Amino acid sequence: MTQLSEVELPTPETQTPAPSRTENLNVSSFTPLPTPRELKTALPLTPGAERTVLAGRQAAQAILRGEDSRLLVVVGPCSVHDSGAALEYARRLAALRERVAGTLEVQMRVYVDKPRTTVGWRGFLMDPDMTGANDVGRGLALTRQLMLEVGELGLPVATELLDPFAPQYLFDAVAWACLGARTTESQTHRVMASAVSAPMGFKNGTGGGLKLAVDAMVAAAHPHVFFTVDDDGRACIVQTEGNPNGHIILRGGKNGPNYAPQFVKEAADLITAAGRPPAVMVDCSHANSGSDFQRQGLIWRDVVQQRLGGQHAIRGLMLESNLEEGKQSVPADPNTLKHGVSVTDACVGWDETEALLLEADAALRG
Ligand SMILES: O=C[C@H](O)[C@H](O)COP(=O)(O)O
Ligand SMILES: C=C(OP(=O)(O)O)C(=O)O
Repeated sequence: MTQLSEVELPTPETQTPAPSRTENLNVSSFTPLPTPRELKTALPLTPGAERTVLAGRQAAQAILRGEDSRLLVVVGPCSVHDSGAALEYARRLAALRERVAGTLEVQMRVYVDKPRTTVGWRGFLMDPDMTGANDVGRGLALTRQLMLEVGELGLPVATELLDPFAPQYLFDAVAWACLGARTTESQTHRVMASAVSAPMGFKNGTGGGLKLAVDAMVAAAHPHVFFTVDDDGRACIVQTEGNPNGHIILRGGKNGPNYAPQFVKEAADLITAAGRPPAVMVDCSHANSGSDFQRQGLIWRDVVQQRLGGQHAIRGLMLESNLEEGKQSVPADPNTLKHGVSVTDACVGWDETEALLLEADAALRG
């Protein structure tokens, strides 16, 4: 595996915009990035990571289409902020994945690009040093390296699609992706999703709106054109063919949780009416747990029971989990961060994660 220290990428030169009376009035600087090709040449997709991506996508697709009766489990930190801790977590999860592979297809949340309700740390991709320096070039390289290393462990990478050009740098290493609650209704994101090679989840909106997630899935399944950059960083128009492997994620909303049987049925009916296979994942965190990590286990167990009770539209579960439970604030000095504790939403710890996956495996086997 190439180490980041060996990677030679062009040093960006920050430019101040030329004076103008009509443009860049609110812009202080432009900093060029390496092109997607430069990053992928420095950190190529390794054969092991490629095998993991292909197998992970194939397994997720088969589950979503109902051809594989296992559950797709997307589990891991709310956000990555330390690639060492993320890899430690990935090694544990890769071993656990093997133990539960008869009933669960386990993929790891490698979430590096965080949507914020207002403002806050934007994630490892945008600000890898957590200093406000926003060294996005370094964030891209460190993220790509982490995704390759997770893939090398045989553990498929799952992530959120947020900043429009990030996929060109990273998504060859991604097995599953999603649009989050704050972007599912965005046309920009829906048309980007139509280009993604991996299966994609679409979350209901923060207000709880389910129809907008079904609309997003339908929109993303169609061909579109949109502005982007190619591998050489040239502005271009891409013509897409549509992503047929979409599903819905129930994450709760402003009126409370939506993992109960009537909401799952409502989602399955809406998807069927839209002419798509009724594939639903339940997110045990966010508005389903009321952001209380201690409730995630209750929701996990409830959803496993619904599936055992015959609700076959349930194809997956999402769990926010880290090495240690709870959360911490982003400190002024990143050296004082506690190891393995979330800096965004509170997560269940490793012991509970392992117990929940083993318990679901035993129940689904039974
Ligand atoms: O998943 C993480 C958060 O819920 C999401 O990024 C929003 O976070 P915020 O409300 O703290 O900004
Ligand atoms: C931001 C996330 O979730 P949501 O979009 O549901 O808030 C997430 O899963 O990290």
